[in-house]
Amino acid sequence: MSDFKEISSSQCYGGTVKKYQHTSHVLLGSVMKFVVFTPPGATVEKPAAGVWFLSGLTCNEDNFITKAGACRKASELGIALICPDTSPRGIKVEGDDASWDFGVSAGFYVDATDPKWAAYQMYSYITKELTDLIDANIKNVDVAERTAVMGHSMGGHGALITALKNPGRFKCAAAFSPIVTPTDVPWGQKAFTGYLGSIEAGRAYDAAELLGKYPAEGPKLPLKVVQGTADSFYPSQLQPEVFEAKLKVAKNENLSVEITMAEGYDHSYWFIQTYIDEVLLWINKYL
Ligand SMILES: N[C@@H](CCC(=O)N[C@@H](CSC=O)C(=O)NCC(=O)O)C(=O)O
Repeated sequence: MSDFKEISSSQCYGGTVKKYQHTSHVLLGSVMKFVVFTPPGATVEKPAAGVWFLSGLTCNEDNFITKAGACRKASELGIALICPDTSPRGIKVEGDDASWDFGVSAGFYVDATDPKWAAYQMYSYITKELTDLIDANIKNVDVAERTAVMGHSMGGHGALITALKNPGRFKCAAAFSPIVTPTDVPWGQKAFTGYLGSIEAGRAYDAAELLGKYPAEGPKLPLKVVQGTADSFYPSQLQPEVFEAKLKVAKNENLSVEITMAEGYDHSYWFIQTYIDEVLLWINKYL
């Protein structure tokens, strides 16, 4: 029996920000929290489009909703924002807090195959378990038809791979400073070696690699990337130019990417706060 429950609710721009908690089966008993902003006017008969935001390293379900200033534009556009956590919680794996870029709050949106990290099934958690939970319990939010995915950094990687691995599932995907070539950069190499046993195994979760695997027969998937030029992780971990080059090589007319280089912006939520309206307006065109 599900222990899904609402644990807080606050009004915001005429809508509501609610936090929920449940025990996850796929994350082996982790006690997970997530936040949903529902815009005014969303009903069971007329649910709001559900837009996911996958957060980055060191984050939980709160970072985006409290720091990005997204609710005002989401309220105007009638968009629901779904903010999951970034790793299993409430369970202990030895060494899971040894570093900030692996383990707790660094689940990397993969399904771990190393038995030690068996609870780290964040790809299945987001794409199946949490989607089904929201579909069944939060009926004024649409996660089946009018849905899109966005994210930041590790979560930008999560957003891109989730959309590229599930053609037709999302109307579009947007990413702030995403890790687009994880098999070629230190954050991804560390995560894939730990969770999957090798960097090679990570190719199945590498957005730049997945561009070449997207079906030629469609459906169309518009992508947007926004990258700050003063980001301390650019270009050592974040390589939008490589992503753009790989898209050209893929020659798939169903894929397109719009890359915005944000002059002088860093990796922080100040950057996200500055560009969130532009990104939500872009997403809304496809919903
Ligand atoms: N170790 C530092 C930096 C951590 C950091 O910048 N985290 C980003 C995501 S990085 C890629 O996934 C972030 O979103 N942090 C949360 C925030 O609210 O800014 C540190 O611990 O600060």
